[in-house]
Amino acid sequence: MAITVEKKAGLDRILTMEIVRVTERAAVAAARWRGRGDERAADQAAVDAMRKELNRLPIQGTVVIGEGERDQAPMLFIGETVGNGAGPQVDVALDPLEGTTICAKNQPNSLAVIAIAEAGSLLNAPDIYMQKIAIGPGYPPGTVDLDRSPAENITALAKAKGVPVNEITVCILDRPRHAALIEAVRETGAAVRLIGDGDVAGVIHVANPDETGIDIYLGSGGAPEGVLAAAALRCTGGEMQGRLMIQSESQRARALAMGIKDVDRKYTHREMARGDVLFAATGVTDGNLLAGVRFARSGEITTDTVVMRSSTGTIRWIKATHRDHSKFDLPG
Ligand SMILES: O=P(O)(O)OC[C@H]1O[C@](O)(COP(=O)(O)O)[C@@H](O)[C@@H]1O
Ligand SMILES: [Mn+2]
Repeated sequence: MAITVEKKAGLDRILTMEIVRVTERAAVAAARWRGRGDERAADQAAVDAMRKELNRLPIQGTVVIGEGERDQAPMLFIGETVGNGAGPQVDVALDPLEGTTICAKNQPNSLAVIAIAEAGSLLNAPDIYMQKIAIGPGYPPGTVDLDRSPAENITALAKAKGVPVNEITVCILDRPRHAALIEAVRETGAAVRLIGDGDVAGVIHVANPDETGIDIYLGSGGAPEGVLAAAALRCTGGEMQGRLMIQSESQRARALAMGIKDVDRKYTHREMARGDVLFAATGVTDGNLLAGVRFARSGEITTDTVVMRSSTGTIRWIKATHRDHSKFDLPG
């Protein structure tokens, strides 16, 4: 019997539940490699697992943020077509293991991450650095701005929050390039939470300051991670701005070739991830918002996922117990 494939416009709400499987599966595969010091193996396991599940999704997807350009990445490369073809045309941004080093060292906040949006609505960011600033929801528009100094932003944020500056905590990637930034922040009296890696989690944490203790994210990190974080903030609320840090003519050429018209411009999170956006992240290692994958003695596997949609603002926390391991391709 011939099967007619319906081509729908827009995102189907069923995808919100379906993408959970994609990050769950990648997270379980990566979690097997936690603490083993092998970043490559952990990443590869996550990539393989994510790709298999992604190809079952009812979408006609194009990877716009992925494992790299086609010549560097055999799988989930930028431009790869994913999904089973029976569904809407969508952009897919993914990081099967965000924080490979964190996972290899078994430290907090490594995630399996995906974002899906209508075709053409995610910024096709090249793998270069992006300057970022992000705060949570509930502040007046324009409270912070990438073009203001750290002191100006922190003072304005404290005022808007109604607390003294020394009650503000700023999340920053622990890198030598951030030495001056860290100093400037500390001079204001604010506290700094230094993270070793994982700024997708770092940015998302600003959306829940009461739980994570983080009020604002500052500094530079990967541009692909910036787009993923922007997709998440579209769903949680909050404000984010990013600007590509073009450090050579070849990077400029790459950004232009990827279709970014104004490569020097400041982008808001709404411009980096437009329209209706779905976002899911599953914890690989334990983190501030999501628990890592658990392998119980009984054989059960437990995963912790957050999945959200921008058009509805619904945020679901899905703790799943998996009894059937056949889908995870685990040894033994
Ligand atoms: O380590 P760098 O060069 O400062 O890059 C920062 C980027 O690396 C990460 O910490 C981890 O990236 P991976 O997922 O590639 O391991 C990102 O979260 C961040 O955006
Ligand atoms: Mn990453």
